Amino acid sequence: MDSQSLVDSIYFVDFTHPSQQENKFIGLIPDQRIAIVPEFTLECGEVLYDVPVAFKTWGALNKERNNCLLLCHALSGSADAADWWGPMLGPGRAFDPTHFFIVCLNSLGSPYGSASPVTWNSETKSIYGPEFPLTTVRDDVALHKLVLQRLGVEQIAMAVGGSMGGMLVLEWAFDTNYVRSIVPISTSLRHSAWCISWSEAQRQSIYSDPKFNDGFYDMDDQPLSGLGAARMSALLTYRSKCSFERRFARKSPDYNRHPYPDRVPTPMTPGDAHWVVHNEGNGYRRERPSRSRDSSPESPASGSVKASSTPSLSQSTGSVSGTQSPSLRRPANTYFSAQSYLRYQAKKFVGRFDANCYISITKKLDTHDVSRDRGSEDPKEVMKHLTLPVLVLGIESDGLFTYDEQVEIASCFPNGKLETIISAEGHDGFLLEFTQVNSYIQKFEEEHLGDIMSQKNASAELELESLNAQRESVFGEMEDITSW
Ligand SMILES: CC(=O)SCCNC(=O)CCNC(=O)[C@H](O)C(C)(C)COP(=O)(O)OP(=O)(O)OC[C@H]1O[C@@H](n2cnc3c(N)ncnc32)[C@H](O)[C@@H]1OP(=O)(O)O
Ligand SMILES: N[C@@H](CCO)C(=O)O
Repeated sequence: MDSQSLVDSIYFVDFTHPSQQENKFIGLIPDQRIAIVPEFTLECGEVLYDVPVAFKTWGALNKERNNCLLLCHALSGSADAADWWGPMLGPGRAFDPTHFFIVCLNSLGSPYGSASPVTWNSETKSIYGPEFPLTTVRDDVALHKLVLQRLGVEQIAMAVGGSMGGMLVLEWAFDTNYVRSIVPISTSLRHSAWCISWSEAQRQSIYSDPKFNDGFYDMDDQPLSGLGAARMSALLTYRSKCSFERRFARKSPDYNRHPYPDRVPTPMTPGDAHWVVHNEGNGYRRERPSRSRDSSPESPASGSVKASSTPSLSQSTGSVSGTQSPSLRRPANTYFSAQSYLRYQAKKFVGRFDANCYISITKKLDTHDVSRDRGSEDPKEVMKHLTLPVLVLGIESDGLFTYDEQVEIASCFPNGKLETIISAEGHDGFLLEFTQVNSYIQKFEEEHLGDIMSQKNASAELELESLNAQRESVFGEMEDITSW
């Protein structure tokens, strides 16, 4: 099928489409549409059929069909940009639907609607699971372009995205006739050894969960411990030491909201008590295994300590007390606010993400390299003809996609400019420092997209009213950090 016929054959459905029949995450993203691309060949050579691509739009195309503002999401994001960049979306803001036709498309491998391990494979009559093929950032861009063309977009005025979204934005820049300007944020020209290593460590957490079963896990009994551990270490790379110190230091958590272990056996012996402290936080332990040396008339004969509703644990310090050993009466605290935060974040994440999808997307990130198969390993060489206006935003406290990498990105584009987001939060600063990101992008629009900014589509204001309505975020909101 030629390219135009393929574009013409794309049709639109909603979340009830058969591709989503086993996807329990699809309901998390409200009001999105799904484009079905009849056929798509991935870089790895695999041909996918009836490929779902989830997307959302705000505003309308102008008559020149050149006012598309493309938003590209990060690793665990979705097409619902209002959920993660909401404060920048609306009239008078950087992503203004009265000027732009704003589109956000979900990446392959994500659980939020586009083809992924949790979507249906009509050939095998089951979800893809671990048999979902490797997809790349370039696959996302090529597939998303088909959908944009089907939507009538003749030119992307500006493509904006952070982290993985920034990788898509950089790849879009190579489509010189289709893309007018880009804003890559906290991203890289190629996934660094550092980032690849973090991805590897996170995947190993998932692989080592016994429930993972090489990816053929029961969707109703998933490898949550492994996925949760992966998110914990990822989250640490998204923030900074300074942010954690300022927020948590050595504080204890609020026990009413985050009680010390929810399944605590009543310690019977010093050994039991030590075991409790040792295993606290271990997602697998339910009962104490049998240990013959602890079997005595005073301790449980089988060695198995059952959960109790009245644990002998200090609710104010999270430490064990009230056992036979005097040395355990005033032990040091072993339960900190920073831990409860990580555990809470892990729990929240496993409720909204899938382990195979996590592996799929992190492998996609690992493939990212703008120089791959472009005739030179030097990005400056392969990018020297990309003369479009480029605004790069970087965060000095970002330990994952470092500020130096942002300097390098800007230097590779003949018309690249670098601005700094001031934030102590680290990498996630691009999702948290709305005011700064908003104002840099607005300035860039005024400088480079004056023709579009001078047009106004008044009807888009009506559509936007719903955006201002109260809504619950899937991903959570940055909250008042002083309350912890
Ligand atoms: C798309 C992109 O390009 S990125 C995509 C956008 N990202 C996504 O879409 C998903 C990624 N999202 C995120 O990474 C995050 O949601 C961010 C960065 C946007 C914000 O992070 P959040 O987790 O919402 O904020 P924060 O770190 O402040 O955590 C707040 C939560 O931790 C809880 N918490 C805070 N301290 C503690 C503690 N000591 N113990 C337990 N829980 C705690 C709060 O109660 C709050 O809970 P809630 O989410 O149920 O309200
Ligand atoms: N916190 C973001 C950052 C990834 O770059 C996410 O989870 O998508």
